Amino acid sequence: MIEAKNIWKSYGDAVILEGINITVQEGEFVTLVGTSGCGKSTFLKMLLGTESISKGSLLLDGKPIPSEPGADRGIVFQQYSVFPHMTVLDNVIAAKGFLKRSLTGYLFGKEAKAARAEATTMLEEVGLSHALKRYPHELSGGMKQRLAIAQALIAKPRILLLDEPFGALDPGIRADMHKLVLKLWREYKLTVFMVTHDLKEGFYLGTRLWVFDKLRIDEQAPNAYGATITYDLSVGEMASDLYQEINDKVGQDEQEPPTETSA
Ligand SMILES: Nc1ncnc2c1ncn2[C@@H]1O[C@H](COP(=O)(O)OP(=O)(O)OP(=O)(O)O)[C@@H](O)[C@H]1O
Repeated sequence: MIEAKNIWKSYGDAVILEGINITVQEGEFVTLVGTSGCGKSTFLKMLLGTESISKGSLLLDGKPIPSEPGADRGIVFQQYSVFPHMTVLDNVIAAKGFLKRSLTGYLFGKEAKAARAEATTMLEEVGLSHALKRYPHELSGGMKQRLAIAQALIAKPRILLLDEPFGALDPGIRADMHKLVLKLWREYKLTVFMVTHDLKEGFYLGTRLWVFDKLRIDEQAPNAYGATITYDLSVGEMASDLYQEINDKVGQDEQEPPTETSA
């Protein structure tokens, strides 16, 4: 369904990504780990369509990924990306793009009712039905991310891109968010790509884990080479020594291999 063929990405003289070749089937949950600045978010933005590809091709169902975001791809960032002046419910209605159709900024009649009903259902799905009338500044970090997820899913995307969505949340809240994401992934049959700094989170949530790293390094010219996918693992294949090796590479300080899997 998604195919990357020899993808390269440079910013000016700096090579960020090189030689990426992957195929991802519908319904996979791919987690992306790697050192800071190695190009994980850049790769996600290529999938979203907001970042160009310097060389190679990125195909969705055999066709180049459009060079702008579309309803088939939703994204949630680490930084809260909700509209501060709108209620929770209006945030989701706005994300669907309903409001754009009205000159006055408001919807009327059947269309407004349908939009409201759909947004309300989506907010129930993410556990925010008690907060429809609240404003973002009245929400906790976890609630804001629930709202961002509802905004991303209201357009019924096939692909959900998550860029460290839980990085700013406390561990207990993160565990709740993990349950939510796994539930939505199954329920909506999504294909998920999620960047995380937390290797355990990557193993727990993903069906497949990618490690981004540089294979070639020139001390004299640190920008000469980019990162590529050095490990492409099905979750469950993990041996503890390999876990430790990856852990050392991506700069995590956790020592224990994960015991849970999402299977
Ligand atoms: N628009 C841009 N122009 C120039 N350089 C950029 C641009 N966007 C990203 N970069 C550079 O590309 C590299 C990869 O950035 P990216 O955000 O993809 O890394 P990352 O792996 O997601 O990092 P982190 O884990 O810290 O979020 C970095 O060196 C960054 O400074």
